[in-house]
Amino acid sequence: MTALEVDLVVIGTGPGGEALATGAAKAGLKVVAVDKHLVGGECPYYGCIPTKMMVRASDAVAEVRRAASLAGNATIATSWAPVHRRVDEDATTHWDDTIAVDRLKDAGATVHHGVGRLAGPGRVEVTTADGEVISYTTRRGTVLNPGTRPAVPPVEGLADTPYWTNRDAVQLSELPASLVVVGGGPIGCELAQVFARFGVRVTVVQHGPRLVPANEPEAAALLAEVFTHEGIRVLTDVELQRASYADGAFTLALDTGEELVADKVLVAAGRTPNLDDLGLDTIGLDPTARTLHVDDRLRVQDGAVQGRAVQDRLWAIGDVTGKGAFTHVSMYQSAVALRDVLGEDGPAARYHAVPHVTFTDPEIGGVGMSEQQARDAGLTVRTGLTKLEQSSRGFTHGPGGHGMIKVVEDADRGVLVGATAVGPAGGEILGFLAVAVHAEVPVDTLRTMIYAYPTFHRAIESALADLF
Ligand SMILES: Cc1cc2nc3c(=O)[nH]c(=O)nc-3n(C[C@H](O)[C@H](O)[C@H](O)COP(=O)(O)OP(=O)(O)OC[C@H]3O[C@@H](n4cnc5c(N)ncnc54)[C@H](O)[C@@H]3O)c2cc1C
Ligand SMILES: NC(=O)c1ccc[n+]([C@@H]2O[C@H](COP(=O)([O-])OP(=O)(O)OC[C@H]3O[C@@H](n4cnc5c(N)ncnc54)[C@H](O)[C@@H]3O)[C@@H](O)[C@H]2O)c1
Repeated sequence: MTALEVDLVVIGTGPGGEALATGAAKAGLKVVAVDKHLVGGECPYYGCIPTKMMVRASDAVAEVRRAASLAGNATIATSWAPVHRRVDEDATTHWDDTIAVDRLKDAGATVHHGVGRLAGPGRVEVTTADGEVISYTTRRGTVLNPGTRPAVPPVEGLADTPYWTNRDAVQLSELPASLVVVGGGPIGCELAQVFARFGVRVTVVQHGPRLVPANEPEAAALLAEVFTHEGIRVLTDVELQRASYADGAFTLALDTGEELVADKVLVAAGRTPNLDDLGLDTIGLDPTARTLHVDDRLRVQDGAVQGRAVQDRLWAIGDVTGKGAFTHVSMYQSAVALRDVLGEDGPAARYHAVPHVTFTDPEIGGVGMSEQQARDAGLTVRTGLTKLEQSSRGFTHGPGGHGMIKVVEDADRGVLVGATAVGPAGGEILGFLAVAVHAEVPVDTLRTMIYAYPTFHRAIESALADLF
Protein backbone atom coordinates (compact mmCIF):
# COMPACT_ATOMS: atom_id res chain seq x y z
CA MET A 1 0.00 0.00 0.00
CA THR A 2 1.25 3.47 -0.91
CA ALA A 3 0.78 6.23 1.68
CA LEU A 4 0.56 9.85 0.54
CA GLU A 5 -0.39 13.24 1.98
CA VAL A 6 -2.49 15.69 -0.02
CA ASP A 7 -4.69 18.71 0.69
CA LEU A 8 -8.05 17.39 -0.49
CA VAL A 9 -9.62 14.14 -1.68
CA VAL A 10 -12.92 14.27 -3.58
CA ILE A 11 -14.70 10.90 -3.56
CA GLY A 12 -17.14 10.73 -6.46
CA THR A 13 -17.06 13.21 -9.28
CA GLY A 14 -20.66 13.97 -10.07
CA PRO A 15 -21.23 17.42 -11.54
CA GLY A 16 -20.54 19.09 -8.16
CA GLY A 17 -17.52 16.99 -7.24
CA GLU A 18 -15.91 17.54 -10.61
CA ALA A 19 -16.42 21.31 -10.34
CA LEU A 20 -15.16 21.43 -6.76
CA ALA A 21 -12.04 19.37 -7.52
CA THR A 22 -11.33 21.62 -10.51
CA GLY A 23 -11.78 24.80 -8.48
CA ALA A 24 -9.65 23.58 -5.57
CA ALA A 25 -6.85 22.43 -7.88
CA LYS A 26 -6.91 25.74 -9.76
CA ALA A 27 -6.65 27.53 -6.41
CA GLY A 28 -3.37 25.71 -5.81
CA LEU A 29 -4.44 22.85 -3.53
CA LYS A 30 -3.01 19.38 -4.02
CA VAL A 31 -6.21 17.57 -5.01
CA VAL A 32 -7.03 13.91 -5.64
CA ALA A 33 -10.32 13.13 -7.40
CA VAL A 34 -11.54 9.54 -7.50
CA ASP A 35 -14.47 8.06 -9.40
CA LYS A 36 -15.36 4.43 -9.71
CA HIS A 37 -17.02 4.97 -13.07
CA LEU A 38 -17.08 8.11 -15.22
CA VAL A 39 -15.84 11.58 -14.24
CA GLY A 40 -18.89 13.84 -14.46
CA GLY A 41 -21.27 11.32 -12.90
CA GLU A 42 -24.82 10.39 -13.84
CA CYS A 43 -25.88 13.67 -15.44
CA PRO A 44 -23.71 13.80 -18.58
CA TYR A 45 -23.65 10.06 -19.34
CA TYR A 46 -26.95 8.55 -18.14
CA GLY A 47 -29.09 11.41 -16.88
CA CYS A 48 -29.85 14.98 -17.82
CA ILE A 49 -27.88 15.37 -21.05
CA PRO A 50 -28.74 12.19 -22.97
CA THR A 51 -32.36 12.26 -21.79
CA LYS A 52 -32.78 15.89 -22.82
CA MET A 53 -31.44 15.03 -26.27
CA MET A 54 -34.09 12.30 -26.40
CA VAL A 55 -36.75 14.75 -25.23
CA ARG A 56 -35.68 17.27 -27.87
CA ALA A 57 -36.16 14.61 -30.56
CA SER A 58 -39.56 13.53 -29.30
CA ASP A 59 -40.71 17.16 -29.04
CA ALA A 60 -39.74 17.60 -32.69
CA VAL A 61 -41.89 14.58 -33.56
CA ALA A 62 -44.84 16.08 -31.69
CA GLU A 63 -44.43 19.45 -33.36
CA VAL A 64 -44.45 17.88 -36.82
CA ARG A 65 -47.68 16.11 -35.92
CA ARG A 66 -49.17 19.37 -34.65
CA ALA A 67 -48.18 21.18 -37.80
CA ALA A 68 -51.01 19.48 -39.68
CA SER A 69 -53.65 21.52 -37.90
CA LEU A 70 -51.62 24.73 -38.14
CA ALA A 71 -49.84 24.80 -41.46
CA GLY A 72 -50.90 21.97 -43.73
CA ASN A 73 -49.86 18.38 -44.21
CA ALA A 74 -46.67 17.24 -42.56
CA THR A 75 -45.63 13.71 -41.88
CA ILE A 76 -42.64 12.22 -40.18
CA ALA A 77 -41.18 8.74 -40.57
CA THR A 78 -39.59 8.56 -37.15
CA SER A 79 -36.22 6.92 -36.69
CA TRP A 80 -34.30 6.35 -33.48
CA ALA A 81 -30.97 6.34 -35.34
CA PRO A 82 -30.33 10.12 -35.14
CA VAL A 83 -31.24 10.14 -31.45
CA HIS A 84 -28.86 7.29 -30.71
CA ARG A 85 -26.13 8.94 -32.74
CA ARG A 86 -26.41 12.24 -30.89
CA VAL A 87 -26.40 10.56 -27.49
CA ASP A 88 -23.61 8.14 -28.38
CA GLU A 89 -21.29 10.55 -30.20
CA ASP A 90 -22.13 14.11 -29.17
CA ALA A 91 -23.29 13.70 -25.58
CA THR A 92 -21.22 10.87 -24.18
CA THR A 93 -18.41 10.22 -26.70
CA HIS A 94 -19.36 6.53 -26.46
CA TRP A 95 -19.59 6.71 -22.64
CA ASP A 96 -15.93 7.67 -22.42
CA ASP A 97 -14.77 10.31 -19.93
CA THR A 98 -11.30 11.02 -21.34
CA ILE A 99 -12.19 14.65 -22.08
CA ALA A 100 -13.44 15.20 -18.50
CA VAL A 101 -10.43 13.43 -16.97
CA ASP A 102 -8.00 15.52 -19.06
CA ARG A 103 -9.85 18.71 -18.10
CA LEU A 104 -9.47 17.85 -14.43
CA LYS A 105 -5.81 16.91 -14.85
CA ASP A 106 -5.15 20.14 -16.76
CA ALA A 107 -6.56 22.00 -13.76
CA GLY A 108 -3.85 20.32 -11.66
CA ALA A 109 -5.73 17.46 -9.96
CA THR A 110 -4.67 13.83 -9.72
CA VAL A 111 -7.47 11.64 -11.07
CA HIS A 112 -8.04 8.00 -10.19
CA HIS A 113 -10.57 5.63 -11.65
CA GLY A 114 -11.27 3.53 -8.60
CA VAL A 115 -13.22 3.26 -5.38
CA GLY A 116 -12.65 5.79 -2.61
CA ARG A 117 -13.55 4.97 1.00
CA LEU A 118 -13.12 6.85 4.24
CA ALA A 119 -10.62 5.10 6.50
CA GLY A 120 -11.03 7.07 9.71
CA PRO A 121 -10.89 10.83 10.39
CA GLY A 122 -8.71 12.62 7.83
CA ARG A 123 -7.92 9.46 5.90
CA VAL A 124 -9.12 8.02 2.58
CA GLU A 125 -8.23 4.74 0.97
CA VAL A 126 -8.41 4.50 -2.80
CA THR A 127 -8.48 1.15 -4.61
CA THR A 128 -7.64 1.92 -8.21
CA ALA A 129 -9.04 0.07 -11.21
CA ASP A 130 -5.84 -1.96 -11.50
CA GLY A 131 -5.97 -3.03 -7.86
CA GLU A 132 -3.44 -0.65 -6.32
CA VAL A 133 -4.38 0.63 -2.86
CA ILE A 134 -3.33 4.16 -1.94
CA SER A 135 -3.81 5.56 1.54
CA TYR A 136 -4.24 9.33 1.59
CA THR A 137 -3.95 11.58 4.61
CA THR A 138 -5.75 14.84 3.94
CA ARG A 139 -4.50 18.20 5.23
CA ARG A 140 -7.64 20.20 4.29
CA GLY A 141 -10.17 17.42 4.25
CA THR A 142 -12.43 15.21 2.14
CA VAL A 143 -15.47 15.92 -0.02
CA LEU A 144 -18.08 13.20 -0.57
CA ASN A 145 -20.05 13.34 -3.85
CA PRO A 146 -21.00 9.72 -4.44
CA GLY A 147 -24.48 10.25 -5.91
CA THR A 148 -27.06 7.51 -6.38
CA ARG A 149 -27.84 4.42 -8.43
CA PRO A 150 -31.22 3.17 -9.67
CA ALA A 151 -33.31 1.60 -6.91
CA VAL A 152 -34.93 -1.74 -7.62
CA PRO A 153 -38.28 -2.16 -5.87
CA PRO A 154 -38.65 -5.38 -3.86
CA VAL A 155 -41.03 -7.01 -6.30
CA GLU A 156 -41.05 -10.81 -6.43
CA GLY A 157 -39.09 -12.05 -9.45
CA LEU A 158 -38.09 -8.61 -10.74
CA ALA A 159 -34.39 -8.91 -9.85
CA ASP A 160 -34.17 -12.07 -11.98
CA THR A 161 -35.47 -10.38 -15.13
CA PRO A 162 -33.41 -8.36 -17.63
CA TYR A 163 -35.18 -5.11 -16.72
CA TRP A 164 -33.80 -1.77 -17.88
CA THR A 165 -32.87 1.26 -15.83
CA ASN A 166 -32.11 4.76 -17.08
CA ARG A 167 -28.59 3.50 -17.89
CA ASP A 168 -29.94 1.04 -20.45
CA ALA A 169 -32.60 3.40 -21.75
CA VAL A 170 -30.10 6.05 -22.86
CA GLN A 171 -27.92 3.50 -24.69
CA LEU A 172 -30.60 2.00 -26.92
CA SER A 173 -29.93 1.74 -30.61
CA GLU A 174 -33.34 0.20 -31.32
CA LEU A 175 -36.72 0.59 -29.67
CA PRO A 176 -39.01 -2.20 -28.48
CA ALA A 177 -42.63 -2.50 -29.62
CA SER A 178 -43.96 -2.29 -26.07
CA LEU A 179 -42.66 -1.05 -22.74
CA VAL A 180 -43.87 -0.94 -19.15
CA VAL A 181 -42.38 1.90 -17.13
CA VAL A 182 -42.35 1.16 -13.40
CA GLY A 183 -42.43 4.51 -11.61
CA GLY A 184 -44.13 7.75 -12.56
CA GLY A 185 -41.53 10.21 -11.27
CA PRO A 186 -39.48 12.52 -13.51
CA ILE A 187 -37.38 9.74 -15.05
CA GLY A 188 -40.37 7.51 -15.78
CA CYS A 189 -42.49 10.30 -17.22
CA GLU A 190 -39.81 11.90 -19.39
CA LEU A 191 -38.82 8.55 -20.90
CA ALA A 192 -42.38 7.22 -21.23
CA GLN A 193 -43.34 10.18 -23.40
CA VAL A 194 -40.16 10.01 -25.47
CA PHE A 195 -40.61 6.34 -26.32
CA ALA A 196 -44.36 6.66 -26.91
CA ARG A 197 -43.83 9.44 -29.43
CA PHE A 198 -41.46 7.14 -31.31
CA GLY A 199 -44.19 4.52 -31.60
CA VAL A 200 -43.58 2.33 -28.55
CA ARG A 201 -46.74 1.12 -26.77
CA VAL A 202 -46.11 2.44 -23.26
CA THR A 203 -47.81 1.73 -19.94
CA VAL A 204 -46.77 3.63 -16.82
CA VAL A 205 -47.26 1.81 -13.52
CA GLN A 206 -47.22 4.22 -10.60
CA HIS A 207 -47.92 2.95 -7.12
CA GLY A 208 -48.81 6.38 -5.76
CA PRO A 209 -52.02 8.26 -6.51
CA ARG A 210 -50.51 10.50 -9.19
CA LEU A 211 -47.64 11.04 -11.59
CA VAL A 212 -44.72 13.37 -10.67
CA PRO A 213 -45.83 13.51 -7.02
CA ALA A 214 -43.21 16.11 -6.07
CA ASN A 215 -45.29 18.62 -8.04
CA GLU A 216 -48.67 20.24 -7.49
CA PRO A 217 -51.60 17.84 -8.02
CA GLU A 218 -53.03 20.10 -10.73
CA ALA A 219 -49.79 19.73 -12.71
CA ALA A 220 -49.86 15.95 -12.27
CA ALA A 221 -53.48 15.77 -13.43
CA LEU A 222 -52.71 17.79 -16.52
CA LEU A 223 -49.77 15.54 -17.38
CA ALA A 224 -51.87 12.40 -16.96
CA GLU A 225 -54.46 13.91 -19.30
CA VAL A 226 -51.83 14.69 -21.95
CA PHE A 227 -50.30 11.22 -21.61
CA THR A 228 -53.66 9.54 -22.03
CA HIS A 229 -54.41 11.74 -25.05
CA GLU A 230 -51.08 10.69 -26.59
CA GLY A 231 -51.90 7.00 -26.11
CA ILE A 232 -49.80 6.30 -23.01
CA ARG A 233 -51.63 4.08 -20.55
CA VAL A 234 -51.32 5.55 -17.05
CA LEU A 235 -52.05 3.26 -14.11
CA THR A 236 -51.96 4.96 -10.72
CA ASP A 237 -52.53 3.52 -7.26
CA VAL A 238 -51.47 0.08 -8.42
CA GLU A 239 -48.93 -2.26 -6.88
CA LEU A 240 -46.68 -4.44 -8.94
CA GLN A 241 -46.79 -7.86 -7.25
CA ARG A 242 -44.72 -10.19 -9.41
CA ALA A 243 -42.49 -10.00 -12.46
CA SER A 244 -41.24 -12.73 -14.75
CA TYR A 245 -39.49 -13.01 -18.09
CA ALA A 246 -39.75 -15.84 -20.59
CA ASP A 247 -39.45 -16.22 -24.37
CA GLY A 248 -38.56 -12.57 -24.90
CA ALA A 249 -41.51 -11.16 -22.99
CA PHE A 250 -42.07 -9.72 -19.52
CA THR A 251 -45.19 -10.49 -17.53
CA LEU A 252 -46.07 -8.16 -14.68
CA ALA A 253 -48.82 -9.10 -12.23
CA LEU A 254 -50.62 -6.14 -10.65
CA ASP A 255 -52.63 -6.11 -7.44
CA THR A 256 -55.70 -5.32 -9.55
CA GLY A 257 -55.52 -8.85 -10.98
CA GLU A 258 -54.40 -7.61 -14.38
CA GLU A 259 -51.27 -9.03 -16.03
CA LEU A 260 -49.26 -6.73 -18.23
CA VAL A 261 -47.19 -8.29 -20.99
CA ALA A 262 -44.47 -6.24 -22.67
CA ASP A 263 -41.22 -6.58 -24.61
CA LYS A 264 -39.29 -4.49 -22.11
CA VAL A 265 -39.59 -3.07 -18.60
CA LEU A 266 -37.96 0.15 -17.50
CA VAL A 267 -37.53 0.50 -13.74
CA ALA A 268 -37.61 4.19 -12.75
CA ALA A 269 -38.75 3.83 -9.17
CA GLY A 270 -36.37 6.12 -7.31
CA ARG A 271 -32.71 5.96 -6.38
CA THR A 272 -30.43 4.28 -3.85
CA PRO A 273 -27.73 6.53 -2.38
CA ASN A 274 -24.15 5.30 -2.83
CA LEU A 275 -23.44 5.50 0.90
CA ASP A 276 -23.19 1.80 1.67
CA ASP A 277 -19.59 1.30 0.49
CA LEU A 278 -18.02 4.59 1.52
CA GLY A 279 -16.43 3.67 4.85
CA LEU A 280 -18.90 5.85 6.77
CA ASP A 281 -18.66 3.47 9.74
CA THR A 282 -14.96 4.41 10.14
CA ILE A 283 -16.03 7.87 11.28
CA GLY A 284 -19.05 6.77 13.30
CA LEU A 285 -21.74 7.32 10.65
CA ASP A 286 -24.43 4.86 9.63
CA PRO A 287 -23.66 3.31 6.21
CA THR A 288 -27.35 2.39 5.76
CA ALA A 289 -28.46 6.05 5.98
CA ARG A 290 -30.34 7.49 2.99
CA THR A 291 -28.81 10.95 3.34
CA LEU A 292 -25.88 12.67 4.99
CA HIS A 293 -26.80 15.59 7.26
CA VAL A 294 -24.96 18.72 6.21
CA ASP A 295 -24.89 22.26 7.60
CA ASP A 296 -25.19 25.41 5.49
CA ARG A 297 -21.50 25.10 4.48
CA LEU A 298 -22.03 21.43 3.49
CA ARG A 299 -19.98 20.15 6.43
CA VAL A 300 -21.18 16.68 7.36
CA GLN A 301 -23.02 16.72 10.68
CA ASP A 302 -23.56 14.14 13.34
CA GLY A 303 -27.25 13.47 12.68
CA ALA A 304 -27.89 12.75 16.34
CA VAL A 305 -26.36 15.97 17.71
CA GLN A 306 -27.67 19.25 16.35
CA GLY A 307 -24.89 21.56 15.13
CA ARG A 308 -21.99 19.16 15.68
CA ALA A 309 -19.76 18.38 12.73
CA VAL A 310 -19.01 14.68 12.55
CA GLN A 311 -15.32 15.45 12.13
CA ASP A 312 -13.25 18.41 11.17
CA ARG A 313 -13.25 19.09 7.46
CA LEU A 314 -15.59 16.57 5.88
CA TRP A 315 -18.01 17.92 3.31
CA ALA A 316 -20.80 16.24 1.32
CA ILE A 317 -22.54 17.57 -1.77
CA GLY A 318 -25.08 16.38 -4.33
CA ASP A 319 -27.98 13.95 -4.21
CA VAL A 320 -26.83 12.29 -0.95
CA THR A 321 -27.49 15.50 1.00
CA GLY A 322 -31.24 15.16 0.37
CA LYS A 323 -31.65 18.82 -0.61
CA GLY A 324 -32.94 18.07 -4.12
CA ALA A 325 -31.55 15.44 -6.48
CA PHE A 326 -30.72 17.84 -9.28
CA THR A 327 -27.54 18.82 -11.07
CA HIS A 328 -28.09 22.48 -10.24
CA VAL A 329 -28.25 21.64 -6.51
CA SER A 330 -25.02 19.63 -6.76
CA MET A 331 -23.33 22.55 -8.56
CA TYR A 332 -24.71 25.14 -6.13
CA GLN A 333 -23.49 23.17 -3.13
CA SER A 334 -20.16 22.64 -4.84
CA ALA A 335 -19.57 26.40 -4.99
CA VAL A 336 -20.54 26.89 -1.33
CA ALA A 337 -18.37 23.99 -0.16
CA LEU A 338 -15.42 25.11 -2.29
CA ARG A 339 -15.45 28.52 -0.59
CA ASP A 340 -15.43 26.76 2.78
CA VAL A 341 -12.59 24.46 1.71
CA LEU A 342 -10.57 27.49 0.61
CA GLY A 343 -11.46 29.47 3.74
CA GLU A 344 -13.26 32.15 1.74
CA ASP A 345 -16.30 34.12 2.86
CA GLY A 346 -19.56 33.98 0.95
CA PRO A 347 -23.23 33.27 1.32
CA ALA A 348 -24.21 30.03 3.07
CA ALA A 349 -26.45 27.50 1.34
CA ARG A 350 -30.20 28.19 1.37
CA TYR A 351 -32.89 25.96 -0.09
CA HIS A 352 -36.05 28.06 0.05
CA ALA A 353 -36.12 28.48 -3.73
CA VAL A 354 -34.88 25.22 -5.25
CA PRO A 355 -36.20 25.09 -8.82
CA HIS A 356 -36.94 21.84 -10.66
CA VAL A 357 -38.18 21.06 -14.14
CA THR A 358 -39.55 17.80 -15.48
CA PHE A 359 -38.94 17.90 -19.21
CA THR A 360 -42.13 16.31 -20.37
CA ASP A 361 -44.27 18.16 -22.91
CA PRO A 362 -45.73 20.23 -21.32
CA GLU A 363 -42.71 20.97 -19.14
CA ILE A 364 -43.45 21.03 -15.44
CA GLY A 365 -41.47 23.64 -13.57
CA GLY A 366 -41.70 24.14 -9.84
CA VAL A 367 -39.89 26.25 -7.27
CA GLY A 368 -40.02 26.46 -3.50
CA MET A 369 -42.97 25.00 -1.61
CA SER A 370 -46.06 23.32 -2.96
CA GLU A 371 -49.39 24.47 -1.55
CA GLN A 372 -49.46 21.42 0.75
CA GLN A 373 -45.93 22.01 1.99
CA ALA A 374 -46.77 25.64 2.76
CA ARG A 375 -49.89 24.59 4.69
CA ASP A 376 -47.94 21.88 6.55
CA ALA A 377 -45.39 24.55 7.50
CA GLY A 378 -48.21 26.47 9.20
CA LEU A 379 -48.17 29.45 6.84
CA THR A 380 -51.25 31.52 6.08
CA VAL A 381 -51.60 30.36 2.50
CA ARG A 382 -53.29 31.97 -0.48
CA THR A 383 -53.05 30.39 -3.92
CA GLY A 384 -53.73 31.60 -7.43
CA LEU A 385 -54.09 29.50 -10.56
CA THR A 386 -54.63 30.20 -14.22
CA LYS A 387 -54.71 27.96 -17.26
CA LEU A 388 -52.31 28.79 -20.05
CA GLU A 389 -54.99 28.16 -22.68
CA GLN A 390 -56.89 31.13 -21.24
CA SER A 391 -53.97 33.47 -21.92
CA SER A 392 -53.61 35.15 -25.30
CA ARG A 393 -50.39 33.29 -25.96
CA GLY A 394 -51.90 29.94 -25.03
CA PHE A 395 -54.84 30.67 -27.32
CA THR A 396 -52.68 31.65 -30.30
CA HIS A 397 -50.31 28.73 -29.69
CA GLY A 398 -53.12 26.22 -30.22
CA PRO A 399 -52.14 22.53 -30.18
CA GLY A 400 -49.54 21.73 -27.55
CA GLY A 401 -50.41 24.86 -25.57
CA HIS A 402 -51.69 23.10 -22.46
CA GLY A 403 -50.40 24.49 -19.22
CA MET A 404 -51.01 26.43 -16.05
CA ILE A 405 -49.40 28.78 -13.59
CA LYS A 406 -49.97 28.28 -9.88
CA VAL A 407 -48.60 30.59 -7.22
CA VAL A 408 -48.45 29.97 -3.47
CA GLU A 409 -48.30 33.04 -1.22
CA ASP A 410 -47.35 33.41 2.40
CA ALA A 411 -50.16 35.92 2.99
CA ASP A 412 -48.70 37.17 6.27
CA ARG A 413 -45.50 38.31 4.57
CA GLY A 414 -47.04 39.07 1.15
CA VAL A 415 -44.43 37.06 -0.76
CA LEU A 416 -44.53 33.95 -2.93
CA VAL A 417 -43.07 30.87 -1.25
CA GLY A 418 -43.72 28.55 -4.16
CA ALA A 419 -44.86 28.45 -7.75
CA THR A 420 -45.48 26.07 -10.64
CA ALA A 421 -45.25 26.76 -14.36
CA VAL A 422 -46.56 24.09 -16.71
CA GLY A 423 -46.49 24.62 -20.44
CA PRO A 424 -44.51 24.47 -23.67
CA ALA A 425 -41.81 26.59 -22.01
CA GLY A 426 -42.67 25.83 -18.38
CA GLY A 427 -39.02 25.50 -17.37
CA GLU A 428 -38.16 28.87 -18.88
CA ILE A 429 -41.17 30.67 -17.41
CA LEU A 430 -40.09 29.24 -14.09
CA GLY A 431 -37.05 31.53 -14.14
CA PHE A 432 -39.27 34.53 -13.40
CA LEU A 433 -41.00 32.72 -10.54
CA ALA A 434 -37.70 31.46 -9.14
CA VAL A 435 -36.45 35.06 -8.85
CA ALA A 436 -39.70 36.06 -7.11
CA VAL A 437 -39.43 33.23 -4.56
CA HIS A 438 -35.66 33.49 -4.11
CA ALA A 439 -35.55 37.25 -3.63
CA GLU A 440 -38.90 37.36 -1.78
CA VAL A 441 -40.19 40.04 -4.12
CA PRO A 442 -43.39 41.49 -2.61
CA VAL A 443 -46.54 40.24 -4.35
CA ASP A 444 -47.65 43.90 -4.59
CA THR A 445 -44.55 44.59 -6.70
CA LEU A 446 -45.20 41.58 -8.92
CA ARG A 447 -48.80 42.69 -9.39
CA THR A 448 -47.95 46.20 -10.49
CA MET A 449 -45.21 45.52 -13.02
CA ILE A 450 -45.70 45.22 -16.80
CA TYR A 451 -45.82 41.79 -18.49
CA ALA A 452 -45.08 41.69 -22.23
CA TYR A 453 -48.05 40.80 -24.43
CA PRO A 454 -48.69 38.10 -25.58
CA THR A 455 -46.12 35.94 -23.77
CA PHE A 456 -46.63 32.75 -21.81
CA HIS A 457 -45.15 34.41 -18.74
CA ARG A 458 -47.85 37.04 -18.87
CA ALA A 459 -50.15 34.36 -17.43
CA ILE A 460 -48.29 34.90 -14.13
CA GLU A 461 -50.16 38.20 -13.84
CA SER A 462 -53.47 36.32 -14.07
CA ALA A 463 -52.37 33.77 -11.47
CA LEU A 464 -51.44 36.61 -9.11
CA ALA A 465 -54.84 38.23 -9.71
CA ASP A 466 -56.44 34.93 -8.71
CA LEU A 467 -54.76 34.82 -5.25
CA PHE A 468 -57.32 34.18 -2.53
C1 LIG B 1 -32.37 9.76 -16.17
C2 LIG B 1 -32.03 10.95 -15.33
C3 LIG B 1 -32.35 12.21 -15.78
C4 LIG B 1 -32.02 13.32 -15.01
N1 LIG B 1 -32.34 14.56 -15.48
C5 LIG B 1 -32.02 15.64 -14.77
C6 LIG B 1 -32.29 16.95 -15.25
O1 LIG B 1 -32.83 17.13 -16.34
N2 LIG B 1 -31.93 18.01 -14.49
C7 LIG B 1 -31.32 17.85 -13.28
O2 LIG B 1 -31.01 18.86 -12.64
N3 LIG B 1 -31.05 16.63 -12.79
C8 LIG B 1 -31.38 15.53 -13.50
N4 LIG B 1 -31.08 14.29 -13.02
C9 LIG B 1 -30.42 14.18 -11.70
C10 LIG B 1 -28.90 14.42 -11.84
O3 LIG B 1 -28.33 13.49 -12.74
C11 LIG B 1 -28.20 14.32 -10.48
O4 LIG B 1 -28.86 15.11 -9.53
C12 LIG B 1 -26.79 14.83 -10.69
O5 LIG B 1 -26.04 13.90 -11.43
C13 LIG B 1 -26.06 15.17 -9.39
O6 LIG B 1 -25.69 14.03 -8.74
P1 LIG B 1 -24.47 13.96 -7.73
O7 LIG B 1 -23.62 15.16 -7.86
O8 LIG B 1 -25.00 13.65 -6.40
O9 LIG B 1 -23.63 12.70 -8.24
P2 LIG B 1 -23.73 11.71 -9.46
O10 LIG B 1 -23.94 12.42 -10.74
O11 LIG B 1 -24.65 10.60 -9.13
O12 LIG B 1 -22.22 11.16 -9.50
C14 LIG B 1 -21.65 10.47 -8.43
C15 LIG B 1 -20.35 9.86 -8.88
O13 LIG B 1 -19.71 9.26 -7.76
C16 LIG B 1 -19.11 8.04 -8.16
N5 LIG B 1 -18.93 7.23 -6.93
C17 LIG B 1 -19.89 6.79 -6.10
N6 LIG B 1 -19.34 6.17 -5.04
C18 LIG B 1 -18.00 6.21 -5.22
C19 LIG B 1 -16.90 5.74 -4.48
N7 LIG B 1 -17.02 5.11 -3.32
N8 LIG B 1 -15.66 5.95 -4.98
C20 LIG B 1 -15.49 6.58 -6.15
N9 LIG B 1 -16.50 7.05 -6.89
C21 LIG B 1 -17.74 6.88 -6.43
C22 LIG B 1 -20.06 7.49 -9.20
O14 LIG B 1 -19.38 6.60 -10.07
C23 LIG B 1 -20.51 8.77 -9.92
O15 LIG B 1 -19.70 9.05 -11.04
C24 LIG B 1 -31.37 13.16 -13.77
C25 LIG B 1 -31.04 11.88 -13.31
C26 LIG B 1 -31.36 10.78 -14.07
C27 LIG B 1 -30.97 9.42 -13.56
N1 LIG C 1 -35.80 16.84 -15.10
C1 LIG C 1 -35.20 16.57 -13.94
O1 LIG C 1 -34.75 17.45 -13.19
C2 LIG C 1 -35.02 15.15 -13.54
C3 LIG C 1 -35.30 14.12 -14.44
C4 LIG C 1 -35.13 12.83 -14.01
C5 LIG C 1 -34.67 12.58 -12.75
N2 LIG C 1 -34.39 13.60 -11.91
C6 LIG C 1 -33.94 13.36 -10.52
O2 LIG C 1 -33.66 11.99 -10.33
C7 LIG C 1 -34.40 11.53 -9.20
C8 LIG C 1 -34.83 10.11 -9.44
O3 LIG C 1 -35.90 10.07 -10.38
P1 LIG C 1 -36.97 8.92 -10.36
O4 LIG C 1 -38.06 9.32 -11.31
O5 LIG C 1 -36.35 7.59 -10.50
O6 LIG C 1 -37.39 8.90 -8.85
P2 LIG C 1 -38.57 9.50 -7.97
O7 LIG C 1 -38.31 8.97 -6.63
O8 LIG C 1 -38.71 10.95 -8.13
O9 LIG C 1 -39.87 8.84 -8.60
C9 LIG C 1 -40.04 7.45 -8.58
C10 LIG C 1 -41.51 7.14 -8.61
O10 LIG C 1 -41.64 5.74 -8.66
C11 LIG C 1 -42.72 5.37 -7.85
N3 LIG C 1 -42.49 4.01 -7.40
C12 LIG C 1 -41.59 3.59 -6.48
N4 LIG C 1 -41.68 2.24 -6.33
C13 LIG C 1 -42.63 1.81 -7.18
C14 LIG C 1 -43.18 0.54 -7.49
N5 LIG C 1 -42.75 -0.56 -6.88
N6 LIG C 1 -44.15 0.48 -8.42
C15 LIG C 1 -44.60 1.58 -9.03
N7 LIG C 1 -44.13 2.81 -8.77
C16 LIG C 1 -43.15 2.93 -7.87
C17 LIG C 1 -42.76 6.38 -6.72
O11 LIG C 1 -44.07 6.57 -6.27
C18 LIG C 1 -42.24 7.65 -7.39
O12 LIG C 1 -43.25 8.51 -7.80
C19 LIG C 1 -35.56 12.48 -9.05
O13 LIG C 1 -35.94 12.61 -7.71
C20 LIG C 1 -35.06 13.77 -9.60
O14 LIG C 1 -34.55 14.57 -8.56
C21 LIG C 1 -34.57 14.88 -12.28
